[in-house]
Amino acid sequence: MRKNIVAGNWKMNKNVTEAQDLMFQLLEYKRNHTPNCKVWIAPPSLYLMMAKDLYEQNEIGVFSQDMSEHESGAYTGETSADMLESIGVNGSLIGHSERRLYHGETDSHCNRKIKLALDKGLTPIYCNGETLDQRKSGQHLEVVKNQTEVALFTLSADEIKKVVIAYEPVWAIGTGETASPEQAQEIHAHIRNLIANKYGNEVADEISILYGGSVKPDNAKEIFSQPDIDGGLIGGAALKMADFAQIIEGF
Ligand SMILES: O=C(CO)COP(=O)(O)O
Repeated sequence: MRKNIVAGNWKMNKNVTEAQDLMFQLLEYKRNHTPNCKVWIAPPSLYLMMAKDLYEQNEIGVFSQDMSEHESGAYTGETSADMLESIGVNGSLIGHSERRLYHGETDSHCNRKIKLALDKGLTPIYCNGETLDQRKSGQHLEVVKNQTEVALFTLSADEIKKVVIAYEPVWAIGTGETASPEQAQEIHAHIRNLIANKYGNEVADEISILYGGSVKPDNAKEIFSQPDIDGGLIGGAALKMADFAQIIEGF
């Protein structure tokens, strides 16, 4: 069964006091509301243990923003799937466009990371999406197809069912420009079809596909109402509890 999910990617924001404040606000919100979706956050890795301690009883999923493609060893600055699993983290974002842009990540890296995450029982949130140039030249369907195939199609049916996908058109991230609900729906249906063709409808229907890119309180409901959109990966608007709450209530 596809799950509805609203996940907040905090990116590189907030010092420890600010992070703790926002985590407490989310905890308070969760105690007083029963959302119609899963609520997950991906804070900076420095704060993952704090989040896990705080949310142990409260069904708020805690995700890292990235993880290493290596199991362990001399990889300065990296965090392994095993480390994440050992502190009880639920999973990791993988292949966010900012990792691709600033750190040269490719879908082959994503493929290795996704496998390592799954081996440790972590949920990968695999991010993909086209750039503005690719959209303008009409290549977006092909780009997303290639990304999806390289990153995911070496997985078994049982493995791919455990992956969450986040379609995040690069041109809509942090720009205030959102894909229209129809544009997003087109790509979400496309991704689901690709999976259905390779693994069958039953598998495709199990996979939650989130939309990310300037989701705000005033557009969340319409985006989430699209048939193949199962939630959102929220950047800027996840940093203010009032905005994040309104987005959660888009379900
Ligand atoms: O990159 C995103 C989430 O991962 C989206 O960021 P914005 O919501 O700030 O556009």
